[in-house]
Amino acid sequence: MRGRAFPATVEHMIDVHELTKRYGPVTAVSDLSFTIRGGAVTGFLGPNGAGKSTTMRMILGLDAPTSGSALVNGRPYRNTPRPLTEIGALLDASAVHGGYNAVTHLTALARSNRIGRRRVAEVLDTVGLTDVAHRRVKGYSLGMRQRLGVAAALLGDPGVLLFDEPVNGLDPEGIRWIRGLMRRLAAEGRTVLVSSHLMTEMALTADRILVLGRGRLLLESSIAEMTARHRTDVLVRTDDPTRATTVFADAGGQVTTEDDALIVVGLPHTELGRIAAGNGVVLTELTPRSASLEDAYLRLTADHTDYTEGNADVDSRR
Ligand SMILES: Nc1ncnc2c1ncn2[C@@H]1O[C@H](COP(=O)(O)OP(=O)(O)OP(=O)(O)O)[C@@H](O)[C@H]1O
Repeated sequence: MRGRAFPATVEHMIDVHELTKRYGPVTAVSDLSFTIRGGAVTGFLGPNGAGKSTTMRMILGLDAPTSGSALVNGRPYRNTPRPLTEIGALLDASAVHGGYNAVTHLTALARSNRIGRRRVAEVLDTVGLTDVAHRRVKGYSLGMRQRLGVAAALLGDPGVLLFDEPVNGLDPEGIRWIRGLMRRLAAEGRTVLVSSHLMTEMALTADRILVLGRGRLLLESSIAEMTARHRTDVLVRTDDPTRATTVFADAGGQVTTEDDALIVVGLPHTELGRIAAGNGVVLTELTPRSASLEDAYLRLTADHTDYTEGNADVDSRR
């Protein structure tokens, strides 16, 4: 990475407009529209078969839309003269020919896009593969292959980057590395679109999310908005729930019960401790609970999942 900053203009933009893709009777993507600009990580979320990969493939010109358009910097990928300098992608990390080493693989890619050889050494350094750059790729671990895939995506120093399920199969160190990399790329003003089927992963990485279900856009939101909407509550246990309910309600909290505990929303847990102490109420537990975005996401996509537990065996892909 060269650390150059990109201005937030219509450049470095992905523009998907009324995009539809049918494979025979299967509608993989249905009338999908969204625009993504630079400076943020956008999470592309959806259950298996939601259409994330198909959309990414159409953005990358690997699949032709049945109707609608997918533009990168205002034009279809196939009309881009040196595509790697505009958009980089990590799709399937196992796609590299195993007989190559990292240098030969990246040098061939660089040459086809008129990118100087010096850049190969730079990206190898960025992804931490310099020491193994002359080893054959077939001896690489999955994590090393992912890093090589990222190196290829970064080769042309593009303003737009797509990552399809980049943390799949990575160890915790690899996951942390890829999260940090995506955050840095976005901080430089680049457009980063990353697909995942895990809300928890996106809550840690993305600024915005697009949620797909059966090829349709179900939700577009910032992570901050989602977190605020699914606000946190506080679980309280006390010897005197009746009195506690009264004093918390008087202070503006909304109190409900859950088994033998009180659940309070509308007041921070630190405040609850103070209110209880000030009113002589003894608390035996005071636990702030963060809202589960994963639950919200699962509720949202529940009706749009092709394969639920009961009929999972119907799907030969899994
Ligand atoms: N080449 C193809 N031929 C036929 N059907 C396809 C093809 N590619 C994708 N599909 C179908 O299109 C739908 C969307 O698939 P896609 O791979 O885009 O979903 P996804 O959200 O990326 O899911 P996953 O997380 O499982 O990769 C699925 O029903 C899939 O079976």
